[in-house]
Amino acid sequence: MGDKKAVEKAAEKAAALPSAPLSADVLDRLFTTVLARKGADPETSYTAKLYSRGTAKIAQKVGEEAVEAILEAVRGDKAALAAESADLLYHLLVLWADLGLDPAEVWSKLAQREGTSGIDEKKSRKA
Ligand SMILES: N=c1c2ncn([C@@H]3O[C@H](COP(=O)(O)OP(=O)(O)OP(=O)(O)O)[C@@H](O)[C@H]3O)c2ncn1[C@@H]1O[C@H](COP(=O)(O)O)[C@@H](O)[C@H]1O
Repeated sequence: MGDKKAVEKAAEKAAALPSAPLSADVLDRLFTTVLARKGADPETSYTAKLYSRGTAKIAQKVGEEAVEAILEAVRGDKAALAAESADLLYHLLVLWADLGLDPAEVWSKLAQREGTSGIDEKKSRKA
């Protein structure tokens, strides 16, 4: 299947999902939720439990979830990869919140890179 067809098929599938999360809106909502968990009770909030364990532990969880996602990708299990990717993104957002990094800074980096090939960007580093 050509790239264009694959992109069109993916867009059709995403549009058919119940809440059609075609944008990063869900990540922004999740970030608002995890920020609001600062100072919450670790007994009732998993996010608050993560904060109470400290930055190094949260970072370790991000690494573990990344490895789990990689393992599912190598196994070729797309459903499991989707679930592990969601775990990974959640833990990454908790890490950003813990460090006071605004997701807008990350979205901005991605926006700045739009239209620049990674190959060209790498060449410009050497120049
Ligand atoms: N998206 C998530 C989310 N994804 C994964 N997880 C939790 O992440 C944990 C991952 O499981 P693990 O076995 O790796 O974690 P663990 O048992 O703590 O492992 P150890 O490090 O202790 O060994 C599970 O408890 C999952 O429920 C999440 N917990 C919360 N959220 C979101 O955060 C919101 C706030 O959650 P609370 O803070 O719990 O209210 C929720 O409404 C969700 O929207």
